[in-house]
Amino acid sequence: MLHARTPAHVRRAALRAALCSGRLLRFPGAFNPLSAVLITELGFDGIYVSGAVLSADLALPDIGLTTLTEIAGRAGQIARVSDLPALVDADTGFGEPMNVARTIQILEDAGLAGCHIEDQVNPKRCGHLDGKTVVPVEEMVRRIRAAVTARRDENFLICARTDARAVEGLSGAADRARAYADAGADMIFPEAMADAGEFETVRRAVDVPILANMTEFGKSELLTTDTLESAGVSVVIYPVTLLRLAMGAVEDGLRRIRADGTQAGLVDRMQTRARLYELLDYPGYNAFDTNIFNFRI
Ligand SMILES: C[C@](O)(C(=O)O)[C@H](CC(=O)O)C(=O)O
Ligand SMILES: [Mg+2]
Repeated sequence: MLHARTPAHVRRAALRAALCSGRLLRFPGAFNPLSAVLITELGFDGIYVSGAVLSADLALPDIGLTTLTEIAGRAGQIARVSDLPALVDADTGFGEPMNVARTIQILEDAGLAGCHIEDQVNPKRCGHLDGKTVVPVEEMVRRIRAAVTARRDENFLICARTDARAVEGLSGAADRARAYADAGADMIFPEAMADAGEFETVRRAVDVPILANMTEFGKSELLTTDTLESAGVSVVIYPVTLLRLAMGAVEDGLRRIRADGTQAGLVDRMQTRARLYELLDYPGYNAFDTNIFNFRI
């Protein structure tokens, strides 16, 4: 009922422990709090909050237009409905290293378990597009140091993302991964790796966990959890998958309503009212006030 009960510091500690297990942790991207409830119920390990999804949700391109306040607000709404740890995309950290420091504290306050900060310049772009530019290693190291120094919970996970694969090649990305881990990053997100072998190369370059981004229509082969686990990856995100599925269904549905003049033919593809109410925990609210759920569905 209402919100999840596990405090953020407990979820962060649990994530740290799970990262030591050697098991691959699966973090689907929630596009709203309700989808985070479903991710939790279906037994995943954590919730990813994608910058691409949050900007698309506002009908904006993913080029760094969203603000820290918007990201922290929505990520906080998503994080609070689940007992799982939530990891948020903090893009380039929303400014200079000083801003990165503030970003970390605001995201801690919003109940997140961690975030990733990337080494792109601003305006940034999706990591699977061409034409990216990265900042010098020293500048990204300053971002990471600012983040590490600013956090008040040592278990708040600071993940450094490098977009250098497309700019400096695989060995450049591996060198940056090493520098970022040395600067204090708890995890490395090597963006736009082509295949499992590339993840393994970065994995060997550092002694912190690696995150794999299995986004569709990008530069990475869509690898199975078995393959990723064998490559030594610790966390996999499916950042935009649920939004793409939902929006695909929404568009089909709108076309059918327009063509058929009714949604009747679509009803068996819909989540039922009963299932929705189950996810929203109507029975739990009814235990509080028996007038709430005194109807049949
Ligand atoms: C992971 C990512 O940063 C995101 O915002 O979800 C995106 C995903 C995407 O655009 O497919 C990315 O830059 O890879
Ligand atoms: Mg992003």
